[in-house]
Amino acid sequence: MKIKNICCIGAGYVGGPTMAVIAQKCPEINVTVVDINEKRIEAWNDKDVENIPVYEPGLSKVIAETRDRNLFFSTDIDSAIDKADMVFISVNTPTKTYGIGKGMAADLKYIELCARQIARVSKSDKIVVEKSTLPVRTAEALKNILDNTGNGVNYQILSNPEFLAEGTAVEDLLNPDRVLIGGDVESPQGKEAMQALVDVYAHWVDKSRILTTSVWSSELSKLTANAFLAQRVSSINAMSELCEKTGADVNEVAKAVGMDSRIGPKFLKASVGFGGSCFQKDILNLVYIAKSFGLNEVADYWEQVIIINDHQKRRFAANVVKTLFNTVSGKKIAFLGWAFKKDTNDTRESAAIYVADYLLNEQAEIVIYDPKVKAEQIYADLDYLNSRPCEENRRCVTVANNSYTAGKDAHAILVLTEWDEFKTLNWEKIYNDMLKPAFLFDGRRLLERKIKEKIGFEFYAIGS
Ligand SMILES: NC(=O)C1=CN([C@@H]2O[C@H](COP(=O)(O)OP(=O)(O)OC[C@H]3O[C@@H](n4cnc5c(N)ncnc54)[C@H](O)[C@@H]3O)[C@@H](O)[C@H]2O)C=CC1
Ligand SMILES: O=C(O)[C@H]1O[C@H](OP(=O)(O)OP(=O)(O)OC[C@H]2O[C@@H](n3ccc(=O)[nH]c3=O)[C@H](O)[C@@H]2O)[C@H](O)[C@@H](O)[C@@H]1O
Repeated sequence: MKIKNICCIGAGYVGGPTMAVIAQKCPEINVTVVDINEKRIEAWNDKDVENIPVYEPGLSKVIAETRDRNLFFSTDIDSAIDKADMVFISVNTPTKTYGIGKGMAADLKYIELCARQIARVSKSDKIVVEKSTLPVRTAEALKNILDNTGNGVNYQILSNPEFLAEGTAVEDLLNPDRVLIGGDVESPQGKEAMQALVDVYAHWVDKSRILTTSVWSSELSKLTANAFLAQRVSSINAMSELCEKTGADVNEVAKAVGMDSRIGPKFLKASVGFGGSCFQKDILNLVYIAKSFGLNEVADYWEQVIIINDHQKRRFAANVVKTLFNTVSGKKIAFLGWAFKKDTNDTRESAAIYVADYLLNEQAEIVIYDPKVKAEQIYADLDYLNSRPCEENRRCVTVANNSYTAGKDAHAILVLTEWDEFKTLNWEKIYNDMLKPAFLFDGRRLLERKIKEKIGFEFYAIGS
């Protein structure tokens, strides 16, 4: 079976880049990405490709090549579903904020809405692909809705979780470590659907890297991968605190440990805490699933990853207060970076948000500069926490358009995102323009201690 038309519901950080790469590599397939968010679709269709809503290195080039050739962005969801032989669901699956499982379980209401819409609209057989990260056994619920509310057409449900990381999305999509496809391995129709998706990826991914499994293994592998990755960050961050107490250096420890081929060097960078829309959400979801099966020890084990991460953000902020003579009240504190990692404009669950909230509670005045994050996003992130009236966030937080303005007259500078440009700033100039003693807190192990101390900074870095 050859796929001719793909529809992807959800034009976000996953739907946009993933479909752009499929369109680039499969010129004979028409790919339509749809969303209920009109502004987002408008931005994807912006004449100037630099204005697309997701910032990712290399993405605007792929969009320029494919858009209006075989890649389309639209709000006409019904007609895109109707035309498609394969429908990807790539909508958000945030942590529930209400009812049973509040604060832990994944909120599947957007997924269910998609399933109901597909069922209502479809007049021909479809392969429905779970691209969103979902609790294990969600496919069962999807199938139930599709089969019982549909127009009698046949559906095959596949799980095809996405492993791209933001900031390297295009590179990850072009050269994935693996592509995972879960499906009904027992039936000929299931196998045919899986093969159809394998054939899409085989346009550019070596077949040895395309794994096929049962749906349940595929769904659970995604949660497991994110849990393992986040666990590594929490493991090294736990060690960073011990390093600070003992005189060991976490970078040296990470290097020594990572050279063991069984452990490996990647994902061992100590930081102010992991952020991003997924690690926390997916682990909470895993914890919830474990608890719902009565596996309390399993749940507690994974929950500890989140506990350490929250601790890391809090202790970084607390150390700033302690170092600044136990008060930051009325003091100007400059933040370099707001995104949850470099090379993305995404701020969801960024550690910077929580550090800011902590310092605002201590009455600090914060000035923020991030190369890719807009002021409205920063205020929205702070308002979302509901810690204080929105006007107060606007009064106590200002947004600068470069690092030098941010640092001027500051008591302290906090490096919160590892943007490359922060490495090559004129740090002498920044030092001269700050109040003295000039404190510099490196939450990303981005800067050289010796050089900064020579300039005159009082320098603090995670894990040393
Ligand atoms: N952000 C990332 O790096 C990764 C995310 N994921 C997973 O992919 C999924 C999507 O994540 P993101 O793209 O980051 O989310 P996002 O929030 O950027 O995008 C989701 C989009 O879906 C749209 N949407 C929601 N309900 C809809 C509906 N009924 N009809 C049409 N559009 C609808 C929203 O308006 C939004 O634009 C999540 O499950 C996430 O866990 C997986 C791997 C990487
Ligand atoms: O499901 C998802 O959403 C994705 O989650 C992560 O990708 P992402 O969150 O985009 O970015 P990462 O590079 O994993 O970084 C996550 C956070 O951990 C932090 N981190 C990462 C690595 C490290 O060594 N130290 C560290 O503090 C980063 O700064 C960032 O805040 C996974 O890496 C992807 O494989 C997965 O697809």
